[in-house]
Amino acid sequence: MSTPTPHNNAKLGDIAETVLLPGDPLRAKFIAETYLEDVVQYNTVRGMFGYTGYYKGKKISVQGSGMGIPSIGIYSYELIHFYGVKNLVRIGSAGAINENLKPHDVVIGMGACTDSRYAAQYDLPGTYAPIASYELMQKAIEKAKEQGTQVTVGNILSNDVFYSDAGLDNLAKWKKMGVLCVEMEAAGLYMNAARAGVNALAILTISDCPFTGEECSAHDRQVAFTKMMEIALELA
Ligand SMILES: O=P(O)(O)O[C@H]1O[C@H](CO)[C@@H](O)[C@H]1O
Ligand SMILES: O=c1cc[nH]c(=O)[nH]1
Repeated sequence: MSTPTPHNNAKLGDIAETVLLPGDPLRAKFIAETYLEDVVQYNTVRGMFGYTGYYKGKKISVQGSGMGIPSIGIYSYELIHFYGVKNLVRIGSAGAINENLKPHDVVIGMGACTDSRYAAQYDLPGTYAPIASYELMQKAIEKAKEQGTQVTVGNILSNDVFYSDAGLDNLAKWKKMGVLCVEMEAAGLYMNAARAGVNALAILTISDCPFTGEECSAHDRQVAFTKMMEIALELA
């Protein structure tokens, strides 16, 4: 596989083995500017910014992934197969499904249900269950504890539809199955990682509660979700 790719102008070697993947490229910029030393911006294609730098002396990259499984599917596939990335950590916003979750709470996606057809490409004789890397998940839980950040760990939903004709009806059905929150990428990331034999994890911050109407601003989604960022940065 050759680099640069159609979506990333990094050269082989420009990207670290561990990459944080916020959906929002401006969240990637914020992380690079706030936390990393000796930062180099390696990607600007489509405004989907990517940076490599050092956090506490360890090389780490942060790459915008865009919204939805098709988008993170492209970025994560290229990171894995073209750039040799081994650890992919999504850091995203999510809507609460579980009534105990409130804005700014942190959730770790042990498993990711989905209504996406992404798994159809594998032609499996059944339903695939996308799960996080146990190793990354265990380390993230440990780091959260050290940092004094409470995390809720469990099953999440990667939905294809943000504005659904079904309103809250579909979320209510996932709620009955104990699903904690809804976002739009983790299941695709977990599948790409599983297929390639590398590690993936999704750490999320609750940005809104669809059942109650509570919500954070777009500015908060970009820069205020620092607890999940600080857990993820420790995974390098
Ligand atoms: O904040 P990010 O990481 O983009 O994640 C969530 O926000 C977007 C929807 O607003 C979707 O990408 C969803 O997964
Ligand atoms: O995908 C998402 C992300 C945040 N909030 C939602 O309701 N859905």
